[in-house]
Amino acid sequence: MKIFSAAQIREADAYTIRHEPISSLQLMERAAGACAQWLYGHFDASRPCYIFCGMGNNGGDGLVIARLLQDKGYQATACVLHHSSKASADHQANREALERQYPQSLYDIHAVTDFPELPAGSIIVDAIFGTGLSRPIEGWMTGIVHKLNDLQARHTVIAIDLPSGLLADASSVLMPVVHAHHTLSFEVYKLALLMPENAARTGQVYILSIGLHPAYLTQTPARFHVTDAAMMRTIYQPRQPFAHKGTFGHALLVAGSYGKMGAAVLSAQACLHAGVGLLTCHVPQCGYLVMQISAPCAMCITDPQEAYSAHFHEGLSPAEAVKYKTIGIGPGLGTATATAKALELLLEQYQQPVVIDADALNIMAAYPFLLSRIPPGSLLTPHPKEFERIFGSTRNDFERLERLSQQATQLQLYILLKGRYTAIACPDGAVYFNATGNPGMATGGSGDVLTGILTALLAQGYAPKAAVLLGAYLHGLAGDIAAARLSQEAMTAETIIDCLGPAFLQL
Ligand SMILES: NC(=O)C1=CN([C@@H]2O[C@H](COP(=O)(O)OP(=O)(O)OC[C@H]3O[C@@H](n4cnc5c(N)ncnc54)[C@H](OP(=O)(O)O)[C@@H]3O)[C@@H](O)[C@H]2O)[C@@H](O)CC1
Ligand SMILES: [K+]
Repeated sequence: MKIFSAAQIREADAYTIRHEPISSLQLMERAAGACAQWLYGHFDASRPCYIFCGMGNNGGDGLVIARLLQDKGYQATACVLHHSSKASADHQANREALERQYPQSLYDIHAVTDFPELPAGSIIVDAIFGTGLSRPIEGWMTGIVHKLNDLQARHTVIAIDLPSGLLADASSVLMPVVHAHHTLSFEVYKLALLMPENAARTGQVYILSIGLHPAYLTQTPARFHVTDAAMMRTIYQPRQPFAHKGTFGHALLVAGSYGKMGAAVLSAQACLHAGVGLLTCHVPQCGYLVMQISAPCAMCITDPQEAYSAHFHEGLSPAEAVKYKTIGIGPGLGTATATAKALELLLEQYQQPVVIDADALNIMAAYPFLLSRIPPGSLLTPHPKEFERIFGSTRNDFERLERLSQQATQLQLYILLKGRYTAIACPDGAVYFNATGNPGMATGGSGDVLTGILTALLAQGYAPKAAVLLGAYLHGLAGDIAAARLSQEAMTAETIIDCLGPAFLQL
C-alpha cells in the first residue's frame, strides 16, 4: 500500500470527484459512513457520543457521523468548534442537514468555557482537524485539546482521519495534539501514523476504504509504502519439485561469544527454519558444544580463540568464499578489537551482500570507516539505539527517517530500522514500512531471529530487496502467530522460530 502526502490525498479526493464521478458531499457521506459502520461494530447505543467538529471537511465528516449515529438510535451530540468564522461548503451543508433532522444534536463552542460536561463512559469522536491542518493549534483551541486529553483516561477517544493537531507529513512532536485510543484513517496510511513519536496520539490505527479512484491510487508514484500480504505473495518463491539442498544456498553465520551463545543459536535456528540449504556457524571454542547440541542441522567451525571470534576471515580466500552464498554476522559476536579487525578483513575478502546486525553494527559505530566497505546491496538491521550510535541522533522521527533513507542511498545498502512499524530504506530512496508484529516481540533474541531469517532468504537466492521485505514480514507474522497462541507476555524468541512454519504457510 502506498503512503500519500496530505497534498496527494487532496488530489486523490479531487480526482475521484471528477472521474467517478461523485460529488464532494457524497464522498464525505461515504467517508463518514465508513466511520459510522466502524462505530456501530465497536460500541452499542447505550454510550453517549460527543463528536467534536472543526470548521473544515474533517468537521464535515463529524457532522455526518453525528447524523448517522442518530439514525441508528445513538445519543449523538455534534460539538462545533468555531475556531474560524468561515466553514467549508460541505461542513455548512452537513450542519444544515443535521439541524433539519436533529436540531437538539448541535452544540456550538466558542471558548473553552463552553466545553460540555460529559457523562461517564462517553465516546469522544475527534473530527476537529484532519489533513487540512496547516499550522500548530493555537489560542483557545489549545485549551480544547488539553481538555480532551484530560478526559482520555475516562472516555474512549476516536480520531477521524488523523488525531487533531497532527501534521500528516512532518513532525508535530512539540505541538498540541489530541490523544486518541483509535484512529480511523481514510484509504491510505499517512506517514505520521507510522512514526513511533506519535504512538500515544494515534492509538490503534485502522485504514477504512472510502473508494477513492483506483486509477489515481495505482498511477501516482509514492516514495513510502506499507508492505502487505498481497505484495509478499508476489515476492515469495515456492520451491521447485526437483530442488536439492544445494539449490537453497550455503550460508555462513558468524555469531556468539562467551555468555552470548544464545544469540548465535537463535540466529542459526531461525536461519534453518527459514529455508537455508546448508548452514555453517563460526563460533569461538566455548561455543562448539553449545552449537552442535542446540543446532544439530548446522555445521560448526571453531575459532582458535576461546571466548570470542577473531579469525572468521581466514576461511574466506576467494576460492573458499564462493561456497558461501551469503554471510550473517553479528548476533552475540562481542566487540573485541580482534573481532573488529577480523570484520575489516572479512569485508575486504567477501564481495556479495551480507547481513550485518547487533555487535557487528556496534563495531561499525566504533570504526565508521568500515561502513563504506560493506558490499553494496547488504542488509543492516539496527534497532533505534544502534542506529543512533552509527548515524547520530536526530531531533524527531521524521528527521531520523530522512537520515535513514539518505544513508541507504549513499552507502547503497538496505537499512532496516526496527520498531512497531519497521522502516526499510532502499538504495533507490524508497522506504517500506512493515506492519506485521506486536509488542510481544520486544524481547531478547527477537533481533537475532530476524538476522537468521534474512541470511536464509539471501542464501536461497532472493534479491536483497525481496529478502529484506519478505524477511521483515515473516518475522512479524511469526511473532503475531506466537502471540495468538501464547500471549504477548509468554512468547519468546524461540517461539517466534517455532511459528516460522505457520507463517510460511500463510504466504
Ligand atoms: N481527502 C479525502 O479523501 C477526503 C477527505 N475528507 C475529510 O476532509 C478532511 C480534510 O478537510 P479540509 O481540507 O477541509 O481540512 P481540515 O482538516 O478539516 O482542516 C481545515 C480547517 O482547519 C483550519 N485550520 C487548519 N489548521 C488550523 C489550526 N492550526 N488552527 C485553527 N484552524 C486551522 C482551516 O481554517 P483556515 O486555515 O482557513 O483558518 C479549516 O477551517 C480530511 O482529513 C477528511 O477528514 C472526507 O470528507 C472525504 C474524503
Ligand atoms: K481529526
